[in-house]
Amino acid sequence: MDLLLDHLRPRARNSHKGSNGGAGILGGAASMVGAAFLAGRAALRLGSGRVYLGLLDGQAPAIDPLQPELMLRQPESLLAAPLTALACGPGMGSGDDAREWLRRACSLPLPLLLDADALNLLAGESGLRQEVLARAAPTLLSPHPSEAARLLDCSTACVQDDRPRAARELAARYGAVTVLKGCGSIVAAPGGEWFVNTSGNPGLATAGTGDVLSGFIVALLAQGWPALEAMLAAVHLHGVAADERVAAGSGPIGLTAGEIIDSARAAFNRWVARGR
Ligand SMILES: NC(=O)C1=CN([C@@H]2O[C@H](COP(=O)(O)OP(=O)(O)OC[C@H]3O[C@@H](n4cnc5c(N)ncnc54)[C@H](O)[C@@H]3O)[C@@H](O)[C@H]2O)[C@@H](O)CC1
Ligand SMILES: Nc1ncnc2c1ncn2[C@@H]1O[C@H](COP(=O)(O)OP(=O)(O)O)[C@@H](O)[C@H]1O
Repeated sequence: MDLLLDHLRPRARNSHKGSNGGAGILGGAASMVGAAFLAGRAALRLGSGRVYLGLLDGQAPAIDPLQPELMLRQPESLLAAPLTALACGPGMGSGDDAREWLRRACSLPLPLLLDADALNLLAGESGLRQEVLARAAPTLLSPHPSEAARLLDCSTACVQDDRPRAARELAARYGAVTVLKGCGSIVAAPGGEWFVNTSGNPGLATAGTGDVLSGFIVALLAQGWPALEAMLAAVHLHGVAADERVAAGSGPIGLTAGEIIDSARAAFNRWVARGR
């Protein structure tokens, strides 16, 4: 937690939405628009001043009726929005269009989180890896063990056999702050430092919780947090939020991804109020 203290700053009294960053989420291909919605709702509730979704599904709705604050766009206009950080992958699919948008996203001079299908596309193309390595702005990766296995070209069992080794290898190979998700998430930096997260519970083993984590990470990046600190804070907060929901009786069985978003908002505001 000491690493995070400097960044837990209260809102300035004269703050406006433009002071609090613009988070972009690129994803939401057909039948997986919900993944992008979850990430967007999470980014908004963790304080990003504006949140834009670029949805690949041409039939996607024009609005999230439960969160009309989100700005839903075509991918092209997402990439032209005033973003201060971008997350790619939640529900993105692996078609040619997804690959092309990912390449365009990698070329932007913004902190960039790659999750879910963006990781699968990255695993399948060595050219993209070179583009990621050449980025000047920070890159972050958030694989679960199967996505990590695809990136490392090994089996999921091999990743799970030595999780710190796998996380550190990914961070070094891609020059990216990496979280290897799962029970006891490992956060690793390209320089070799690594951390084990102690919060969270099996209630999180349900669809969409990774999308929510992506939203938390990109929200902190958009507000100017450095990559490693944003990753550590978001991963810890995600687990704390789930622990608090379970303590309140909403799980672990049947906890849903969307439910942890408001708990995370409350916990984050508490951290800021306490200065930690
Ligand atoms: N509401 C939605 O639209 C949702 C869409 N989603 C999207 O669905 C697409 C496919 O993602 P998936 O992650 O389901 O598919 P994957 O095939 O990448 O991974 C699922 C498999 O990974 C393995 N795995 C995951 N976590 C593990 C752990 N901790 N330990 C061991 N093995 C583990 C399991 O075998 C699991 O069945 C992505 O684009 C994703 O964003 C999901 O995020 C779920 C919600
Ligand atoms: N048993 C567990 N204990 C703690 N955290 C867990 C557990 N199972 C899953 N999680 C967390 O839940 C999230 C699941 O993410 P992911 O596998 O990407 O799901 P999805 O793709 O459905 O959104 C990760 O943050 C992971 O660390």
